[in-house]
Amino acid sequence: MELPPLSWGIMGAGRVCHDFVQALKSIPHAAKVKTVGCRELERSVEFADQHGIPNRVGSYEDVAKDPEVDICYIGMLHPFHYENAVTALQNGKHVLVEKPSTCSECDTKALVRLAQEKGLFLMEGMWTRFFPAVEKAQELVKSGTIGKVVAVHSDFGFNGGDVANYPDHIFYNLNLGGGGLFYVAPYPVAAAMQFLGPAFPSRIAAAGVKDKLTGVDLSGAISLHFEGKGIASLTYNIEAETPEETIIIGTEGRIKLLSPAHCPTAIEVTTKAIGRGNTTTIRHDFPLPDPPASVDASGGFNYPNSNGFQFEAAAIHKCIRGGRTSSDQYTPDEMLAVMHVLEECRTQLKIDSVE
Ligand SMILES: NC(=O)C1=CN([C@@H]2O[C@H](COP(=O)(O)OP(=O)(O)OC[C@H]3O[C@@H](n4cnc5c(N)ncnc54)[C@H](OP(=O)(O)O)[C@@H]3O)[C@@H](O)[C@H]2O)C=CC1
Ligand SMILES: O=C1OC[C@@H](O)[C@H](O)[C@H]1O
Repeated sequence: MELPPLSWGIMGAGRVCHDFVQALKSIPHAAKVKTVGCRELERSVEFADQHGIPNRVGSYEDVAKDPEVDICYIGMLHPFHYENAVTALQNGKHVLVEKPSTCSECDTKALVRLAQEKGLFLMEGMWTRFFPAVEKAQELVKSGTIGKVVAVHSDFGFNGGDVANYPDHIFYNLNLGGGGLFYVAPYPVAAAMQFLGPAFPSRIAAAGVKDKLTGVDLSGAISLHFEGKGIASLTYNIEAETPEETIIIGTEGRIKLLSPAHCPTAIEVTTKAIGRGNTTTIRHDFPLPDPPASVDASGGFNYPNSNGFQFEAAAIHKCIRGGRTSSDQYTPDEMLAVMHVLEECRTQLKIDSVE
């Protein structure tokens, strides 16, 4: 039986909101965008006209109050995620909040609690989990193809200077959530959690390089220990393009999520026979579907592989129409554990102060 599509309300008219709306155009059976609202009505109107969105409003709150909206996409900068996700939930809307879920463990906990009280769906936008390549990796790990997982290596880094004027861009603005920890590190941390969690790591150690002028963290290395399970070695930065791979290492082999590992379309599965170096590697490809012509006509995408947002949105449609308030592919417990790690790293790196 065909389940009716979800009506989305988009909070924000920035780059990721544009990409998300573009990706929804591939799944009209599961999603339609009803409303967009940002801080200035004029820009909401421009965004709505660009994407053919019927309702346009002049504030985030008015998106939450629109009776035609089922679910709000919280797509503005992360320091504003918490208050707007609360407004959406208080107005009876399901919520998909972009990464990082909030800027503190306490706020993420409060969000999870509120969604549970209200019986509403809540998820952080960890879209990586819904890529077919990652689903395949998860399935192979579950079926024991690489034995027992003992370690995860994951990194993500890009040269922020390619797109951002130093020091004026948001990347370098502490008050607006700048720095690599919140922009980039959620992905490697969530990768570790997927294959070694969901329990909180028993040890967390972070080292990083802070920018002297702005105080934001330019790079970081995070080591995690998961009691009785294994270790994760994670790196991130906003100054250089890294290989951006995630490697899940097991006693009988390993799986590599190929670059860009936060939104991958291919994996390599290496299995071993007896003896060191005696391995076989097979590659599996999961190309992204082509977007409809209307997507090119309305500006394409800003970020790599953004058409993959459709996988996340299609999964949310199934969850909500199936009466669920969370997804097994990225649970509230994992969202909390990721924020726990980010907050501990933030403390260790002393990110609140400009030295
Ligand atoms: N999942 C993914 O692949 C991606 C996720 N993200 C996440 O999405 C969020 C937005 O990123 P992105 O779209 O790239 O950002 P942009 O710089 O393109 O847009 C900024 C967004 O933040 C809003 N905003 C609210 N208050 C302020 C303020 N005081 N100053 C500036 N902007 C403000 C803007 O709102 P308005 O429109 O109302 O002006 C706009 O929606 C971040 O939390 C980021 O981590 C980003 C990129 C990709
Ligand atoms: O989540 C993200 O944040 C930073 C972006 O540059 C990246 O492409 C995106 O997916």
